[in-house]
Amino acid sequence: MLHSAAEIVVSDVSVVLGGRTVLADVTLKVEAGERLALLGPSGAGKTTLLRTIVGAVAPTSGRVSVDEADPFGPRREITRLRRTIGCVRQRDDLVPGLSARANILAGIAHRWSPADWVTIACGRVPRRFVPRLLDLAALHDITPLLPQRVEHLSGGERQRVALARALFGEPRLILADECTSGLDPVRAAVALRHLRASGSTVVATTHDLNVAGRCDRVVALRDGRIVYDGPPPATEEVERIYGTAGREDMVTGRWTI
Ligand SMILES: Nc1ncnc2c1ncn2[C@@H]1O[C@H](COP(=O)(O)OP(=O)(O)OP(=O)(O)O)[C@@H](O)[C@H]1O
Repeated sequence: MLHSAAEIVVSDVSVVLGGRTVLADVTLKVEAGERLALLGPSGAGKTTLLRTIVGAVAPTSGRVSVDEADPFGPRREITRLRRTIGCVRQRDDLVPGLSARANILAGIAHRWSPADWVTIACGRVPRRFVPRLLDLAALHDITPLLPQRVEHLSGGERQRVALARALFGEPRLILADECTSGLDPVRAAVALRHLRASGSTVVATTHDLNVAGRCDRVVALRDGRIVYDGPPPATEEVERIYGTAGREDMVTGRWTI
């Protein structure tokens, strides 16, 4: 059974960083369960928008809410909110020195009991987490990697571990920053399929038109402003979004719409 999903409302959000407007009057509503791709040239503000939604970058003006909770509200609200969000960052933030298994389990560290801490510190997996861990490991083809320290894994392997960690707690919202960029095409397709099947709301930044084409909706940013919001766009529209100078950002391939 699919779990519940979060709704995101971004109202008139502007973000100024280092004296530069990185997001300008962004207004966006993402429905519960929607799979949204964020497209746009490098530097357009895609990562900043994700960071604003998760509460890591405060809007200079405007407001963000996730399930009506304010990511910059009272600490208790922030803590509750962050536990409902699974993140895959552009440069993964796996903890070196720990195994892939411990990193994945760390995705739900707030659910660990004192006994779980001891079990995990001893390199074992609390029994109630075993079925989900094995399922996800099989889906993302990382079963043999589970005991290995993450610093010994390749970029693509780390990315699959990071994806499994984000999905482990069945989050209501998944924020994925170029989560398929280091994956081979087959594994990228598998990752996307599982993101789609998760039942979570998904907001995924990408330069890959195949990824965008598999989402319900595409929002494109350019210079911090929304320049497209609709179904996966036709090629001419993509050219307009990127402009001729931005074409090299795109991973062109089979255009699936
Ligand atoms: N902390 C910061 N201070 C100053 N400028 C910043 C900061 N963080 C981001 N920026 C700038 O904001 C702009 C948008 O960055 P962002 O990472 O959101 O772009 P992006 O669309 O995700 O790009 P890419 O596709 O290359 O990942 C960039 O020009 C970047 O240099």
